[in-house]
Amino acid sequence: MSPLDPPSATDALHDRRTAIAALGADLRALVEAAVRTGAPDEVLLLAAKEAQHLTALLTVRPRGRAEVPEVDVFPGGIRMYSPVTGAGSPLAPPLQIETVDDGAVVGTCTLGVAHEGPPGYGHGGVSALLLDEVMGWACSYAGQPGMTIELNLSYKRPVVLETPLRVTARVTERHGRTNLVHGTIATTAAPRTVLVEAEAVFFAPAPDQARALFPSLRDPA
Ligand SMILES: CCCCCCCCCCCCCCCC(=O)SCCNC(=O)CCNC(=O)[C@H](O)C(C)(C)COP(=O)(O)OP(=O)(O)OC[C@H]1O[C@@H](n2cnc3c(N)ncnc32)[C@H](O)[C@@H]1OP(=O)(O)O
Repeated sequence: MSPLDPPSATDALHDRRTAIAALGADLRALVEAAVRTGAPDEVLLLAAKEAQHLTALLTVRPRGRAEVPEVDVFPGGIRMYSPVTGAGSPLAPPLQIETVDDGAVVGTCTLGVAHEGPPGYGHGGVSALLLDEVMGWACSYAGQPGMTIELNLSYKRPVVLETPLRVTARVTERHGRTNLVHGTIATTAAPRTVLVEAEAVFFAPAPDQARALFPSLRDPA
């Protein structure tokens, strides 16, 4: 089993993740509709009231700021509310970590108008988000889950919206707890044409540092 495969889940955990993903999918559809709509003002105001109702419905036992959700595997595993990969996040495209290809981690996703920078193209910050995440997975795959301490991007061509994208990353060098990582964004149709290229430095905190940073982490070793 690859370290990227989720461990087998109990039925209750599976059901919870399925429900979270169902809500996430509909919220993403709502966000996309909201940023594209040409509906009249009165419809927008009606939708705002409905949104307030939904917010009230969901504001039940909210988790604490640093609490790891019970549906997650942290570090190095499934994150249901990640703004990049989270099936439950309305912010996430969501990006799917699909294969580990010749030492590289590969993620796929399609950006919508909600992720727009220049009209018709992805926001540069969203490209950074995708790369940072997949580069983090590459570190986990290489056995050292870590945090980004430096991220440099080269935007070569605009990233077209509503087009399947392929984000790749691989660890190129390791020095103790520091990993140098290379990443790219291309379309799945033209994987050799690099749209955005990234070089990053990730640092895997020592157990005492990890305990201080993530108090809900049980066994950082
Ligand atoms: C087991 C639990 C693990 C948990 C870990 C999992 C996290 C799983 C995140 C999941 C989600 C992913 C999402 C994407 C990844 C983010 O988005 S992470 C969020 C963004 N990043 C951050 O917030 C990090 C902020 N930075 C920090 O808090 C601190 O820099 C850190 C990471 C705790 C390190 O602190 P520090 O140990 O005081 O740092 P420092 O000694 O200055 O540097 C550490 C080492 O890096 C080297 N270094 C520093 N800068 C550079 C550089 N530019 N170039 C090369 N080397 C450098 C230093 O020389 C040093 O090397 P050594 O002396 O150890 O050999």
